[in-house]
Amino acid sequence: MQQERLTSIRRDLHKIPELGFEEFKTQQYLLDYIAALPQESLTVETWKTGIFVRVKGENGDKTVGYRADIDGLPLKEETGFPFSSTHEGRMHACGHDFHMTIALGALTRLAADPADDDVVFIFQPAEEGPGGAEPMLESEMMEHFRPDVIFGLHIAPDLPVGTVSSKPGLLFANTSELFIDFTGVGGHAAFPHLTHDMVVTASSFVTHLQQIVARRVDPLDSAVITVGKIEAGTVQNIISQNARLEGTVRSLSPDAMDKVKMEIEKIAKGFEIADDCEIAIDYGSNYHQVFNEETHVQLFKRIMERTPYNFQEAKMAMTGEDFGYMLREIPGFMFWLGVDSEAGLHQSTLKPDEKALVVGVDIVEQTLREL
Ligand SMILES: CC(=O)N[C@@H](CCC[C@H](N)C(=O)O)C(=O)O
Repeated sequence: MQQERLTSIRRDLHKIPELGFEEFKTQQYLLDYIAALPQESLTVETWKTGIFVRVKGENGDKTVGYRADIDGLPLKEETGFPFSSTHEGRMHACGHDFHMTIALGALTRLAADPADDDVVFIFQPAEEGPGGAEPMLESEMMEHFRPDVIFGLHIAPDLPVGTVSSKPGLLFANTSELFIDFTGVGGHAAFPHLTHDMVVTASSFVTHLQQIVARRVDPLDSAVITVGKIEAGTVQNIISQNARLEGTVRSLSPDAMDKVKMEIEKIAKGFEIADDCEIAIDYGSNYHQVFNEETHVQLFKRIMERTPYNFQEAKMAMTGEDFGYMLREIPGFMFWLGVDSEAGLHQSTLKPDEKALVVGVDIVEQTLREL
């Protein structure tokens, strides 16, 4: 499929980013596109805002799966692209517009010329949260489309176009969302001694969180705690009785994740006593680590050797991916696809190079045919 056509699909999708389980326009776009393909070998079903597509193989005895995530992020785009997001405060800043376009490109080729094996494309909602992979996997619909082997990709801004990267074993971290609500006593800005100021408590709490990784987690293990959002107060001269922190915890081992959570709770107990307040902790969605199966990564490397593209050994990353749930049940792997962008993932100026679209389609098609 030609660069021009892929670019145009990517730009269409880039304009309409939607949050997890609200991907209605995106789903409709994908369905319309799929409906225009030759239908002889296709079976298409929806699941919530996601889609399953089977391409019947010529004579295969197994099903090979490819998963593309389809949601965007709550971020205001600042790329200056003429095809920027038309949805205020929403952006495809994690490359899911690329992931979907590459899936459509590979699907187009396979619909015209099916592989030996059956191939299933899974367009999965809500990767950024609250997590679509796990419920999709458990759905009744999955029973009709369940692949025997599965893979997925993620764009990599720090790799050049034409390079992919993966590794056997642990690729991405365990993750847990983190929501902390503080309730104290508000009041007049001039009489702080009569209040329990939750702006001060929450700010100090953020600083204490940093000590968990620095001083409580084994330095040979690894963890990250990031607070991405702080909310408190109503106006400049009222001491706030509420505050809320929103963040995420990442770890390379389940033990480190348990340790971090236990330490967060200990700190919260201390603050409740010291600052006379109530603290409620909610861990939101938790994602299972992405663990690549050795045999299939080796096979993928050999497939890559027969392409004009480069394979690089990857390092582990603290990114999270609910694709980890699929890999827990179905053998397979995930890889990074180079898109050469100065700005990184989750940045408002992310500009992946569209030349990577054809590369992605070539690699996904070939891997689907040969896995
Ligand atoms: C690839 C990627 O960027 N994934 C997200 C997954 C987010 C999981 C969840 N909402 C959390 O923040 O823990 C990531 O931020 O790594």
